[in-house]
Amino acid sequence: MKIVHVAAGIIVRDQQVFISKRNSEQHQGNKWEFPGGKVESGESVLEALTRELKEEVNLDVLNADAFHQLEFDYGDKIVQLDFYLVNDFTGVGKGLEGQQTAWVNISELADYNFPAANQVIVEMLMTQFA
Ligand SMILES: Nc1nc2c([nH]c(=O)n2[C@@H]2O[C@H](COP(=O)(O)OP(=O)(O)OP(=O)(O)O)[C@@H](O)[C@H]2O)c(=O)[nH]1
Ligand SMILES: [Mg+2]
Repeated sequence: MKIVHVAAGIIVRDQQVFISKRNSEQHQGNKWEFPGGKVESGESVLEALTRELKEEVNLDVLNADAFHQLEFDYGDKIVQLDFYLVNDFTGVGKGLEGQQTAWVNISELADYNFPAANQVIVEMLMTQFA
């Protein structure tokens, strides 16, 4: 099975993170996610991240640092997720594709239903930002 390379942004401000909800028809539908999407050919991960965050949630990335990379096999799909910590951005986050979005306290992240691949990230964030 081909591996899909994905860039995802952990958008942080103070003790909060901006998340969005995947649409029901998408892979891992109705789950919360860190906004992002597929890295296209010829694009760097950071370029993909910047493009996706503008397209999906109207944010302009000014600075982002690599946070964690992982591969996950969902059975129907294998993803290589490149998570970046977005620590500087401009704009007001909103769901440009009709998706629900929210600023949530990092301490409450465990209350949100994320795809299985994200569990390790949620744990890392809750530890690091505690
Ligand atoms: N964006 C994002 N995708 C995630 C996360 N966790 C996770 O397993 N994924 C998976 O990674 C893949 C990302 O694809 P995507 O649907 O966001 O891709 P995209 O924005 O380019 O959308 P498109 O396929 O509609 O063009 C999906 O299979 C999704 O289930 C996450 O935190 N953020
Ligand atoms: Mg996406």
